[in-house]
Amino acid sequence: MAAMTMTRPNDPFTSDIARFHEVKGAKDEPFAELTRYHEVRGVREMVESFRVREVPSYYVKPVNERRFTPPSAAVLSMEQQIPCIDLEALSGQELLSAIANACRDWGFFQVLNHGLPSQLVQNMAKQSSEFFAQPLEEKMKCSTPARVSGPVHFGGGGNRDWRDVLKLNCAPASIVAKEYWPQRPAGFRDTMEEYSSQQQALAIRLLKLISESLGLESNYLVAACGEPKVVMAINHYPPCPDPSLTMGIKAHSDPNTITMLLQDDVGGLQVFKEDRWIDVRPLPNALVINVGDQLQILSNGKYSSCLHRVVNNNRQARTSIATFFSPAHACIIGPAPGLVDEVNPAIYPNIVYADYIKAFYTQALGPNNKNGGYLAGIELHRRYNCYTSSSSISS
Ligand SMILES: O=C(O)CCC(=O)C(=O)O
Ligand SMILES: [Fe+2]
Repeated sequence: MAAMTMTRPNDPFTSDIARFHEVKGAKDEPFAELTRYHEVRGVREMVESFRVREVPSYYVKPVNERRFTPPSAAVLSMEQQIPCIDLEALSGQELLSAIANACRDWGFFQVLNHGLPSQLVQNMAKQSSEFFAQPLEEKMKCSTPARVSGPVHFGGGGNRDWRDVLKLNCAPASIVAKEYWPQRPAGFRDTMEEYSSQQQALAIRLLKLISESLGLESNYLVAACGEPKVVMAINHYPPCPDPSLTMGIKAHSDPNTITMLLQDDVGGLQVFKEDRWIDVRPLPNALVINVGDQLQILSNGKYSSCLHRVVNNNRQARTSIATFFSPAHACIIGPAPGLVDEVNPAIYPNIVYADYIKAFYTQALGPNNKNGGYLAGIELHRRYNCYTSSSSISS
């Protein structure tokens, strides 16, 4: 009965909600209904509507995907951190060397003095977490009818992770649907617009520096990506009753070229290095930058797209804003000719980016993935030298 009082009249998911309530606490929740519920409404709504006090089995990860599973359970000592590069303090060869070392040894680094106005960054962080605290109806206004594959989508994140997400296409203009961008909290849409254009400028600046750090012509990597696709994902990780059972984002590498992330001060992002998970400690005013699979391929393996994940906590919601900079889907990506010679043969074949993405999502993140998502796309890329067709997909 309590379930019915908590549902809304004319709610298309009334039966899902009632059913979930009925079976809440039971060992096996109905998979299809919770999938639909999760995709459309997300984790926060479930926790709040049903006053969830224990993790529904739907969100319980297999033991080998959990946070404390040996052999890679330990988080390295507090001194061990991804590099932090101050873009104002360093210049010239010193800056290029710092970038080269970070991309080669870690695939992850933080940047300080990145040039984004601090007021803009603060507004973006504040309004993003305010967005997720709004009533469900307000958040659901941001989904297009195409839902997950549409240009703007709010809902639960993939893989039954303990995460909600607002995903927005930001470029090129032909795939942007500003009319679905959030109107509340007040000013958020304008903030997002400005933030996304500043992020795109920063991506280009970083890719130029990264090209130079590889000894390539400054514009090489930008040109190699054609008319880039830029997607922003605002992730929200509600507190979880038992974070040892769940994952905020399961271990993965990013399939795109470069990712820029603004995280709040809660923490939870971890990178995998030498068989250990290492916390990426939040630094005030910093952005976290990571090498994606396409940069690993373009650099002919000189730079690494690093496995990373987000762990949940039981204290506090965490919000992060990821900007993914990708090649155009029709782009053919392969090792830069300037990095290939007799001593250093190409270790990856050329591939149409759309085909890479298709393989990544079906193989790496699909329900039957066998390798935990770890550079699965790159492995496929290595194995098959025969991608010829370009398919049209939205991610
Ligand atoms: O929330 C984070 O810290 C990381 C998110 C992430 O890895 C992703 O969106 O691909
Ligand atoms: Fe990621």
